[in-house]
Amino acid sequence: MANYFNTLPLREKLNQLGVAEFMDRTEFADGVNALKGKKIVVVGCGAQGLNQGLNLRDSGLDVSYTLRKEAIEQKRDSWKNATDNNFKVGTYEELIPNADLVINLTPDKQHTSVIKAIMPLMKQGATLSYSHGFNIVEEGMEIRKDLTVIMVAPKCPGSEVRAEYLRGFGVPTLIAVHPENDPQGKGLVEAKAYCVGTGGHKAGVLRSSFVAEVKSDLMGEQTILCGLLQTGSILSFDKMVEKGIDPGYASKLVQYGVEVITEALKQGGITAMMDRLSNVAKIKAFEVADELKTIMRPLFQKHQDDIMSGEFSRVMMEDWANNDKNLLTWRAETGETAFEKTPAGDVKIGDQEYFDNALFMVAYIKAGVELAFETMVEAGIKPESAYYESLHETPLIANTIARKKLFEMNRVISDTAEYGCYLFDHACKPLLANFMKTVDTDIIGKNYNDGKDGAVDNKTLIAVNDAIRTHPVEKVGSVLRKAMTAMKTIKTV
Ligand SMILES: NC(=O)C1=CN([C@@H]2O[C@H](COP(=O)(O)OP(=O)(O)OC[C@H]3O[C@@H](n4cnc5c(N)ncnc54)[C@H](OP(=O)(O)O)[C@@H]3O)[C@@H](O)[C@H]2O)C=CC1
Ligand SMILES: CC(=O)[C@](C)(O)C(=O)O
Ligand SMILES: [Mg+2]
Ligand SMILES: [Mg+2]
Repeated sequence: MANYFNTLPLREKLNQLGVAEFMDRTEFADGVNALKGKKIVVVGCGAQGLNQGLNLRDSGLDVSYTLRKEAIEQKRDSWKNATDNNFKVGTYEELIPNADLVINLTPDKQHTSVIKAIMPLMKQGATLSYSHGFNIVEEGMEIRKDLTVIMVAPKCPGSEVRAEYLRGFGVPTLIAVHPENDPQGKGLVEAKAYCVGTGGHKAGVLRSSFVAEVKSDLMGEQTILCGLLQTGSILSFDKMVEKGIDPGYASKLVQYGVEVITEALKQGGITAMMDRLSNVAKIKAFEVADELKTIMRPLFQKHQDDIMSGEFSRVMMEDWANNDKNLLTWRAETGETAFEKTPAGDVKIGDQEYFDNALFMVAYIKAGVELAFETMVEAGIKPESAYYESLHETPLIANTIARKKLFEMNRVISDTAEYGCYLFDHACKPLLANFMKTVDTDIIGKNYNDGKDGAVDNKTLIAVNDAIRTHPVEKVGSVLRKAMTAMKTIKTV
């Protein structure tokens, strides 16, 4: 098998990379009907598998799980996830032959072996679905020509796919039909019904492509969503402790601050997040973010370049072949960081304090969201896709950090995302080393407004506000958020 993207002529590369059409809510008027009464069999019951299956069943669909034999025999967590939630569970041989829709939600590294095992069992004309394009695009997996191949990719960790559904909302989702596998022309209808079943149509859906999804998803997760949130959390905590701030306070400010700060981002974009700062703090955060963007831009571009060329996938698949040696080593190292090992202190931190005392966090989040968006768009990814992947998903990842720090984030996201997160973190920390020497507690740990009279230069403030509001991510974001009429405010600490 060869990287599918790299086999395409440039014209077709750009064509498939550029598919990202926002779908009007009326396009989902038929709800789940196209899949009503159909046998839906999910392969794997992990972060996406369990949570998507719960949503699909609650939406009135017939869902069961097929697990590898050892998972059933050993009653592994996946078996417990499915049976504790009263789903029917069976082996591939028992369930795949009667399935109308097989949803592959196993880890990317297992896709080739899983597809080779289940494809011969799939009935003529059935449909195979993925939630990430890696196997098709990066590995070039070829699927039996009578089968329809679709993708329904939530731009969100599995846990939040369920949490937003239970709030009566959903998560932005990319749907796609593989151009090499749509023999009956039913792919889009089934992908739409599946998307409605997960609740994604309430948050916003892009008709995308396997190429556009994978090249944007890998970039978002490696940089702003997981990589920079990891690097920023660790650097913020270490700086506060180095400067004598109580470790318990520092731990709580970072663990919960990222959720409180990015909740403003989710509701009103970077503008709303920055507006939570005083004028004098906003100008400082703007300046810090600008400096961070200058330092980190080459790293963001390298990640996008390596994703586009297939170099990232090649390097990660070497680790797969080496039994995940690097992934497991880096996971253990992260668990040993002081931030991870210091419990959040039993100290009261008010909502506004998370902004006033963590201006540096606001700054790196602004820098990361804008950089990820800018880098994706300049690489040919459409603004709508880049928005969902950079800005909207950041608070959803932050929710996992608020629950149980980087451990929870790296547990819930895919192994693919986790691997890319560590690659970024290892490169970003040394890149920011000199900058961090200039950082003091005025921008992380203490109230930046202390001792200041709040006066600012009018022209400077006007220019800063204008620059924030006119960034392209704000323009596309204000349009896409208007479609999120069912978005709920989450209760942060
Ligand atoms: N995690 C996330 O939030 C997101 C993930 N995705 C995509 O969703 C897909 C699933 O990812 P995710 O939910 O994170 O995966 P998880 O690692 O959470 O779950 C994987 C599931 O597959 C099973 N599994 C593992 N190895 C094998 C194997 N060799 N054969 C059969 N089953 C196996 C596991 O059960 P057991 O080991 O017990 O057999 C488990 O049930 C991936 O393509 C990912 O890129 C997309 C968006 C977000
Ligand atoms: C949660 C999600 O969208 C990620 C980060 O892309 C993933 O877990 O692969
Ligand atoms: Mg993703
Ligand atoms: Mg991903």
